[in-house]
Amino acid sequence: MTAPEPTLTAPKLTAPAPEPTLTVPELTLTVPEAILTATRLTMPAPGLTLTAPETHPASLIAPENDSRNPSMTLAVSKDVKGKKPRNFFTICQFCHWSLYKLDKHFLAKKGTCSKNPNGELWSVKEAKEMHELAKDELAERSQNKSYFLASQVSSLVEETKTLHGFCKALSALTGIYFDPLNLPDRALSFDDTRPVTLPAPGPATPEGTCTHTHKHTHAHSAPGRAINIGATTAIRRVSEDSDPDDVVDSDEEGSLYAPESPEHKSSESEEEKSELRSQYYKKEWSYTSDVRKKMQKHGLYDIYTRNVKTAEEAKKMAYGIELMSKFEKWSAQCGDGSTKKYRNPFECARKIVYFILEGTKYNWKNFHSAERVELFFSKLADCGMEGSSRNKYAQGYYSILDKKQKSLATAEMRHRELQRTFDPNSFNTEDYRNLKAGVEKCMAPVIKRLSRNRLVDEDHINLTAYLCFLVSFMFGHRPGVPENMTVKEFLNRRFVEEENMFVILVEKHKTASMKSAGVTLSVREEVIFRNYLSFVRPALIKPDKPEPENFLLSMLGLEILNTSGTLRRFLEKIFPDGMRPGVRVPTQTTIRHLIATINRNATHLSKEERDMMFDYLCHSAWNGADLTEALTEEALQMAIRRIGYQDTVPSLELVQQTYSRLRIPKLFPSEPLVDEYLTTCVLNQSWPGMTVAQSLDKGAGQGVYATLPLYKNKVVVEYHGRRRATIEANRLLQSLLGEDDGSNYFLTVDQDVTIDAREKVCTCHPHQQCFGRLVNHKANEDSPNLKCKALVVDGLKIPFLVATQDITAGEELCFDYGVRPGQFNEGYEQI
Ligand SMILES: C[S@@+](CC[C@H](N)C(=O)[O-])C[C@H]1O[C@@H](n2cnc3c(N)ncnc32)[C@H](O)[C@@H]1O
Repeated sequence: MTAPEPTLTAPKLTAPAPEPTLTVPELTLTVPEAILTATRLTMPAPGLTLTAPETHPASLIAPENDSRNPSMTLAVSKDVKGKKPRNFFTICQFCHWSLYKLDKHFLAKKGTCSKNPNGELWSVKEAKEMHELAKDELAERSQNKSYFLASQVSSLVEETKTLHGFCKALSALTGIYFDPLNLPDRALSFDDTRPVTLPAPGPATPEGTCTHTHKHTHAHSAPGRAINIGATTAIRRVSEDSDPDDVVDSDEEGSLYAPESPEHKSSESEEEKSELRSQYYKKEWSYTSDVRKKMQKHGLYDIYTRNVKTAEEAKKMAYGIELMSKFEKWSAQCGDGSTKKYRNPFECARKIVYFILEGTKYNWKNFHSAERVELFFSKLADCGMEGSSRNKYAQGYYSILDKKQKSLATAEMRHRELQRTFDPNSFNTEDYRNLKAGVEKCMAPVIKRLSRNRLVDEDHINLTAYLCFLVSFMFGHRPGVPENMTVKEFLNRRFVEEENMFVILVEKHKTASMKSAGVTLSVREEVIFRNYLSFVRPALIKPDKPEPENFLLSMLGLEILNTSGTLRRFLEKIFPDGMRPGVRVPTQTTIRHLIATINRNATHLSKEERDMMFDYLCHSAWNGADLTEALTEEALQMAIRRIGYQDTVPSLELVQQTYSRLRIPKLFPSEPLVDEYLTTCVLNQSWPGMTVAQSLDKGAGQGVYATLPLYKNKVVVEYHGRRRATIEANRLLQSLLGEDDGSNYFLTVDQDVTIDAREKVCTCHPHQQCFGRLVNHKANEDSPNLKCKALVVDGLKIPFLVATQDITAGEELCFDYGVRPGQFNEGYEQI
């Protein structure tokens, strides 16, 4: 194919152009000494050789030409073996895409990704062999942290909700092994007679120093409260002589920990048990007034009370809140105080009940007795979990008990393995703090790259893991919250000035019992979430089911989400009834220009003038007016009508005067802009706003689809590939004719340069497929939405695909290859 547009300003290239170079991202993965000591570095996990932190950052980049890294087969094999694939973010080993869901990806990509190096589909045998190979290779590969991260973190996302899991995630993130076996994890105790402990809040004290004098069973001497768990000792009351500040669970109101449940007393007769149980559940609960008052004060209370209609429900909720506050008190010890009180108590309670009973993520293997199942679900009932959903869950668990043999065998194996080094005394609240600090430090370079939209390959999953950590470890929610949070919910977040916190209600939190989860974010965390939604989420949008709300947010971008008064007002004006998915909104560029213009001139304008112009500009931009033109009376009248001025209609003269002083810049430059941003996109091959999916055109293979609205004249993507001298490329083309359609990946820029994009993964961006080469053909007569244009970036003439029209999210991108119709079945034929 030939670039249809003539070459622009590029100087003539006399020698073959140099290959674009890859910048090695600065990534310092060091961990504070405190963590190293606090978490006790021990032996690496079996099969893993772990690297020292001082490994050179360059090793983060995968070796060239290694596009089939077997270490990822670990994830693949789950699919091949016919097991239900797990819902993890991961990177496909074959095509290097970050994926939303591995299973979906494989279904969609069957025949491409699942081909072995010979181009055939993997057989089960082959896949198993690969799996074995991967295990051996992983040790080697872990020298290369990039692979280590990708493969490890993906499988840890789900686990980040527990400290145990997060400790492992931290290992993955740092490349240093943090021994999760030193963490108390009751889920690992399948020996009911052996109490296992969980650290609870309390001032951090030197490791191994017991600050308690109480007499009850206390299997370790860790600081803070200890709660004994086991089928026979599920819940304990704290003895009276405990330090009140140090105690979370001695509560007459009946926290989860407070009243003795019948399950403790294995020696009791069945009757006594049932009597005790009914007493236990009959106990009256009251609200934690502090939480309630604060919530009411900030107008947040209705979030939680919306579903509460009866006294009974209120009672249940009180229990939830009670639990929540206990949990918060505990988790507040672990962090920087970002755990606040605005959560969904039911959801929290469920987490906490599970956490307390099982100490880890939902896993049927942890319910190895009918009693445990019963206990768990009856407590959930107390916390307000609906009968129907509770029963559904419960049925699942009971049916699982039939498979007890298998589950116990697996569990016991794991248990035995872990018990060898299990030391419940080792963890204190200082360790928690260190963990969090360490994680934040590790994430710092990633977050920096995120804020500049310069993400590198595995950042997607690492960031997702980090957010999962935030919501699970700090807020007690399931890690699905970041995934399930809609753009609208994010936009509806509330800033609580007094607390300097943002509050977000995630209502469509599909995994929550009450289908909602409240999250509070510090200002810093809010920025991370915002950037995550702008840059990470669109990249992970499933091609078959894009979420229109995502597009809006990504399109609106960073600035518009700023909470400063001007921008908020802008949003309110644009969306008087709140944001709706699918509505057409001004492009990000328009908005940027408007905001910049108003800000630039803000000092010259009176408040009245500013407001008036702001109204006018917002509505004109919204309605697609050309703001570079002189303002006509008609246009102004229309805007005034739309804005809805009634008593204070601005005078035409005043508006025109102000308008002329604003010197509106041209909103849509007729030529694409080569700027720093574009250069970065080229270097990183990071092109936001598109995704790959099967083309709707029969036989066209894959195609590229917009995931964001793309405005006219926007440089959408580079046609990236190997740069060849055109003479050489033509010779190659001749030899390819009639063989396959490889010739269609050649794009001639001019007499000097032709891009050969036959290779799926180029050597300078080994982690990713480049979008440009996948854009399909549409003849000029059919108005393709892109055209090819050569621009000079860093002295190099590069072909880009530029939007010829405004493109809406979901449209397939295409440009005219400069070939005859129907040529694809007949071999290459250039016009
Ligand atoms: C540059 S590639 C585009 C990406 C390609 N669809 C893929 O899956 O790799 C060019 C090839 O895509 C296919 N193709 C592109 N546009 C097409 C169209 N409009 N109709 C049929 N096939 C098309 C042809 O097989 C062509 O050789």
